[in-house]
Formats: sequence, structure tokens, C-alpha cells
Amino acid sequence: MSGWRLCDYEAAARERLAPAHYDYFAGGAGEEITLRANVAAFDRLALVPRVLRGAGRPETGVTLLGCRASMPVLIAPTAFHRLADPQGERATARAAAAAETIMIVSMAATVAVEEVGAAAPGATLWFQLYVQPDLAFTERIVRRAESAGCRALVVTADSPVMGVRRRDIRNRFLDLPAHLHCENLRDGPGGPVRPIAMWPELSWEHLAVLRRMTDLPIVVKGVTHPADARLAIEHGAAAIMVSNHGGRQLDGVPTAIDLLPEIVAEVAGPDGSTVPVLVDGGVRRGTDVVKALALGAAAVAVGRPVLWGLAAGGEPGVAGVLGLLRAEVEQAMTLCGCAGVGDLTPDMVRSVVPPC
Ligand SMILES: Cc1cc2nc3c(=O)[nH]c(=O)nc-3n(C[C@H](O)[C@H](O)[C@H](O)COP(=O)(O)O)c2cc1C
Ligand SMILES: O=C(O)C(=O)c1ccccc1
Repeated sequence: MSGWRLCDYEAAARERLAPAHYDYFAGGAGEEITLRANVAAFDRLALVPRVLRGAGRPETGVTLLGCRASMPVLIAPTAFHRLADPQGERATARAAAAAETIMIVSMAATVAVEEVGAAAPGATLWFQLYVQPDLAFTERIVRRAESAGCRALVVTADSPVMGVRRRDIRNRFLDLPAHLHCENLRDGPGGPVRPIAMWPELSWEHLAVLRRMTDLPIVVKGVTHPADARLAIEHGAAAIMVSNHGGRQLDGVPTAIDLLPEIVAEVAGPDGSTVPVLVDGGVRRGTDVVKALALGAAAVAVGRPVLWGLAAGGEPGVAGVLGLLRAEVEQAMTLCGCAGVGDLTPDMVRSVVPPC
């Protein structure tokens, strides 16, 4: 698949997927304003490279919450990988292991977290959690994620209810096909599968409960307001993920890349200390990654591009997408005169008026 660009994977995925499943992956909430804006926002930013720095071949690797990744691109948690490929999350995890990057396994995975870990022993996995009102059940799934070897807990905060996804309503996409289930929601092996609850009562108090429940570092995903970034840290978050859920929750939210600088400024301690700020939404090429890092992100995550790789070509497809992003990041860093991610600074990014 060499020579492919990310848009080629999306086109191939679209041809292979049932239209309702393509729409589920591709779609956003409401009028899809935020969905479109996420991608467009990167094009309104320009990179100002530094020259003659003798930087050599760049080191693209990063360490996040004690986990090494070969590039500052993580796999965002996305549901239902077996809609895209029979191996589903197993294939994604194997490609993540081969690329040496971190996969955030979704609570709504169609392969149990234990099986994802077993399928890709070399993979670094984090687990995304929708905190369930049944806190005893929540604790059981946290223990399962720990036993499966997950190294961080990513708590999704932007989904007190599900966003209104008009494509899914139009397509009557309500349930998974009968042979697929959210395996992390099973009450014991072979037991019944619970529906995932979105919980409007979820609050900062529960973050403190989780903090006491586990020694895993907690990432709060779906932060957009700077005041919430601060609250997340005050409640023990080890990292923050600036995200509008890929435009799938509240439509009209600013793009994650536009929110990033304010949040980075807010979480910077007076002594220069800070927690890592991750960002996702609309990252589609290496220069997008470099822009986010220059604006203060410790790393980015990609959601849909991984699903396109998976639907287009299973594990090799995901490997192709990750390899492409990795090569593009390296190329962009080299052209920016950067030896490592720490050399990317905010002065290297400018807002531009789009050409008319
Ligand atoms: C099909 C799909 C399913 C998703 N499922 C989850 C999920 O289960 N949990 C979660 O926290 N975020 C979920 N997300 C949001 C992603 O983690 C991420 O925030 C978003 O996809 C980033 O935008 P991008 O797709 O433009 O890269 C999902 C996104 C998509 C597209
Ligand atoms: O579709 C999503 O974006 C998502 O986050 C989700 C939540 C619960 C179940 C399946 C997917």
C-alpha cells in the first residue's frame, strides 16, 4: 500500500464498509460544524521552519506517563473495530505494537480488553472508561483493564449523554449486528452484555473516587474549557486530553487545536512544571502533528484515520496509516530544523488567512 495517502485509505474504507457503518465512523453531531472545523483548523495554521540548525535526523519519540512511544501520535479510543475488520481491536493493537505507539482501547471495544492485550503482547495499551453509575461494575472493569496490562485510564468527560448523530438516525443505525458485542460490558465470561450508560450525573467527585480506586494514572479526555483543565489537575489527573470527541458530541465547540494554547497556558505551573496536554480531532498529516506539538501538545491522537486503515486493509492497513504518519512527522520535523519534539515552539506557528 506504499504511495497511499490518508485520503486513499478513507476512500478504500468507504468502498468496503456498509454505508451505515461508514457514516457511523465518519459522522459527527448536529450540523457537523465542529467535525468539519477540526480538519479545516489545521489548514489555517502555517509552519515557520528554522534553518541551518544542523539538527540531523530527528528523534520523533516521546514518553507519556512513563510509556514510550516511537512517535507523538497515539491511537484515540474508538468503538466497534469489528465493524471494520473481523479481527477488530486485535488487529489495531498488533499494528500499534509494531509501530511502537500507544493504543487507547475503547470501553466500547468489540474485543475484550484481556483479548486485545493477549493478541498483541508488545503493545502499550491505555484503557478508555465511560464511568458507569454502577460503581461496583466500574471498579470491576478498572480491575480488568489493570490485569490486562493497561498502563493508564482515560476517563471520557464530554459525554454526559450521546451526541445527536443525524446520519445514524437517518440510517437507523441503533445496534451492532447480532454477532458483535461490547465485550468489556459483559458481566463475567459468557455473561450478559450491559448497555453502556452515558451518565449525566458524572462529576469531579467521581474522578476523586476513581483516583482512590486505582494507582493507574488518569487522563481526563474531552476538556475544552481552561477552567476544567485546572479542575482536572486539582482532582488528580496525570494528563489532559483536549478534545471535542471528533465533533461527535456538542456541535459548535471550537476545534481542539484552537483551544490548545489557552489550556497549555492554564496548566503550566509557576515553576515550569506541567502535566502533559494531549489533543485530538482532525489530525490528518504529519504537519498537523508538528503544529499541535509546536502549540504545546505533548502528543496527538488519531481516531478516524485508524478506522480507515483497519477497514481498508486490516492490521496491515492500520500499519500503513501509522507508518505514513510517522514518515510525515519525521519529514516535517526535519524540514523545521528540529532534532526532537522539544525543539518545536509556538513561534513556529502562524495563523494565516486561507487563500481565496
Ligand atoms: C467511530 C468513533 C467512535 C468513537 N468512540 C469513542 C469511544 O468509545 N470513547 C471515546 O472516548 N471516544 C470515542 N471517539 C472519539 C475519539 O476518541 C476521538 O476523540 C476522535 O475520533 C478524534 O477525532 P478524529 O477522528 O478526527 O481523529 C470515537 C470517535 C469515532 C470517530
Ligand atoms: O460513538 C462514539 O463516539 C462513542 O463515543 C461511543 C460511545 C458509546 C458506545 C459506542 C460509541
